[in-house]
Amino acid sequence: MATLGNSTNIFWHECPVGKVDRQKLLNQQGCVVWITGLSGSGKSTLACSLGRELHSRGNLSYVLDGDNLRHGLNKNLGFSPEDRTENIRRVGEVAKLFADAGLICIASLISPYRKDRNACRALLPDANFVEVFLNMPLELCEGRDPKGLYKLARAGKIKGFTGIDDPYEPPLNCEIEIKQKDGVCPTPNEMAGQVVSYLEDKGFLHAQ
Ligand SMILES: Nc1ncnc2c1ncn2[C@@H]1O[C@H](COP(=O)(O)OS(=O)(=O)O)[C@@H](OP(=O)(O)O)[C@H]1O
Ligand SMILES: Nc1ncnc2c1ncn2[C@@H]1O[C@H](COP(=O)(O)OP(=O)(O)O)[C@@H](O)[C@H]1O
Repeated sequence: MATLGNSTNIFWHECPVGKVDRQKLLNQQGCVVWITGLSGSGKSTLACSLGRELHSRGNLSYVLDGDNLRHGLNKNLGFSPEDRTENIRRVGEVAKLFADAGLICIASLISPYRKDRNACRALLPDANFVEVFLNMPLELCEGRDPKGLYKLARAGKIKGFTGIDDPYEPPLNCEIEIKQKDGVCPTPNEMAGQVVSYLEDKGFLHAQ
């Protein structure tokens, strides 16, 4: 019996089929690939490209994209610091469940605050949380501006926009950093390739 958060008299129920069994079935190891970066840095593009590449290799993954989750699970949250923290907390918990299911869970959210990303990391064994920093300069992201949001933020029509009048705290110790080389951004396939190589090296793409 336990008291957790606001719940009392709750019990953990163990099922006979566990993570190890599911991983054997899937021939892979569950983990979370957490993609963080500014709006327009390419998070969704990388998430989709990575998902496609893993699928073609026979690995099961699922994308949790910040924008998409705000249409459902997180539709009651805005962009205040408290709401962003709750947004990341919920997605971290869902990602943990997907990893426990044996999937390669790809979470792509701005997740601008270091402490929130670190709290998600702390939910899993450290090696199972792969933080990918899409380190693209603000000028590049703002130049892309596919949704016109930077323009609105610069005009003062959106308040608290990340990188403009709300902070983005870059990771200090991420597993993977993706950045421009000689002023050129890697292609979506190259970005996905960098992550796949890491996952392959660490053994996630095969059963233990
Ligand atoms: N104020 C403000 N700041 C940043 N982003 C904003 C804001 N308002 C709306 N949007 C749009 O919301 C998308 C980011 O959602 P996230 O859930 O990833 O954000 S966060 O992690 O909670 O900070 C983000 O999507 P991406 O451009 O794909 O990153 C924006 O389209
Ligand atoms: N590696 C890349 N090379 C060129 N353009 C890219 C690349 N990644 C993303 N883009 C483009 O940049 C824009 C923003 O990408 P998106 O994935 O939506 O970013 P985010 O999810 O971080 O907001 C889109 O128009 C996308 O096509």
